[in-house]
Amino acid sequence: MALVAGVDCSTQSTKVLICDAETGAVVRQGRAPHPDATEVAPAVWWDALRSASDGLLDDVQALAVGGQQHGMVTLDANGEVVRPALLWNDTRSAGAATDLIDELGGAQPWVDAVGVVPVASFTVTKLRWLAANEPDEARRTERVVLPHDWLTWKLSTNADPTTDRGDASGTGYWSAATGEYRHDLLRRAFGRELGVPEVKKPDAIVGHTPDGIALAAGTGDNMAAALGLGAGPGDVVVSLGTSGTVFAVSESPTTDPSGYVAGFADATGRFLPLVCTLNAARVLTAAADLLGVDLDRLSELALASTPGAAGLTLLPYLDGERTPDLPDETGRLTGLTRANARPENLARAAVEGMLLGLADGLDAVRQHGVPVRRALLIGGAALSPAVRAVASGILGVPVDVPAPGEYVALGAARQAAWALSGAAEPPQWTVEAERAPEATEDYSGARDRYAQFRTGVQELSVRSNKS
Ligand SMILES: Nc1ncnc2c1ncn2[C@@H]1O[C@H](COP(=O)(O)OP(=O)(O)O)[C@@H](O)[C@H]1O
Ligand SMILES: O=C(CO)[C@@H](O)[C@H](O)COP(=O)(O)O
Repeated sequence: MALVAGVDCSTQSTKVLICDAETGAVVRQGRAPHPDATEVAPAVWWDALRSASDGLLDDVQALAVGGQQHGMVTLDANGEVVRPALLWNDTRSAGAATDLIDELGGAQPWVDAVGVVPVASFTVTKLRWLAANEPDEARRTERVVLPHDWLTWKLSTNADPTTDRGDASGTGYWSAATGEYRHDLLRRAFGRELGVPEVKKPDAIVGHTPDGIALAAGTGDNMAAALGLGAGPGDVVVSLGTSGTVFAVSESPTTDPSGYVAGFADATGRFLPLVCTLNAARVLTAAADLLGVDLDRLSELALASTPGAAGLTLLPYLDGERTPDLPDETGRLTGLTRANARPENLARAAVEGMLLGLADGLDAVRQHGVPVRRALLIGGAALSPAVRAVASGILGVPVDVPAPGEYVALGAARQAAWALSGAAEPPQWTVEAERAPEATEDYSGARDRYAQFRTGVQELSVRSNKS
């Protein structure tokens, strides 16, 4: 049996799966935590990868890394890391995003050029922030790469880092539609040219470890999840990790000048329209902390409430928000009365608030021509019984919950198996899924209240930006 390894270097942890290359069956796995921070020294990921894969890589023939998207890893002339990586959920470059949009004459030129409208998450805005705020570090920077690029390089004997279409499409200086870097936009952001990794083909072997393990190109974590799930036409993935994401594999690139849907590339040569919120699973941990309970009890409490949380609505922007673009916002709770001020309603409002933002995301993806037959619910918070119970009602589509698993790492392993096989398509791996309860309850009132509350907050933000 040939073995392949898939790595997921996500926000909160590194996960490693060792799989049978033919069937995808998981034969062993490991995990190691990351610190809770929005800037992280890449060496921390390297240590986590070594710890999570300790003793697991014997007889492994190929490996790929799926990584959190957009993180800015800066390298000097010797390939040493210049400063800790700024992660996708670091909002300090929000002002740089606004400046870059204004300088190009609005959002449309950006989506035309690279398929995305800059927000603080994207690498291009982090480069502008670095150039403006840390001149010494900026001067030393010769190359910029992404988390999965850096780890793949560090694993290899290669002289230079490489990347893939999926992750490159989240930089803001590579176009999914044309398959080319926009060096002009990178120069605009940073003030001068920087080295960028070569974009390898989806099934490429890009190098080898010193032990001779073949390395596939790797990709961004959402692209890897799509590959791990084998997402096909009609499937929309809803991932509830640190971020909340809604995405689908598409045959054509997406351009959304509202910036709601990002026009990314996938890991197979296709495209991956994607909506991402900054606040998902951690909304539930924050609510559990507030109520002094664990996540299981939070779920029980939420299930003891009713659709609409008896009138309580949570806008869950606890870490600021990216979609909608409200980087300086905070969480806001409305509708609190003496009658509904109960732990179960607060728990329910947290679960619903997290999903209501993603229901908007699902509508946005649908409006861009993506057919929606079912949602596939993955990520840590998909383990919550309350989330599973209300998801279909809030999202308004049938929801399938794949067997609990690490689908980013599985997708990376599938890419490694594909590269190893030399075949035209990835190997056929089957994913078991269970249908979540069909919606019998009406969430239209909750959706309307949420939309009203969100619109009010967006209007307030526009007014305060003007004054
Ligand atoms: N049973 C559960 N209910 C709700 N949330 C959960 C549960 N189990 C894990 N989580 C949450 O899932 C998150 C981790 O999910 P994961 O998809 O691994 O995140 P990431 O990929 O961003 O690192 C954590 O915030 C954790 O609290
Ligand atoms: O920024 C995005 C997508 O555009 C995030 O989805 C990151 O890729 C981090 O993912 P998780 O750690 O939440 O899986």
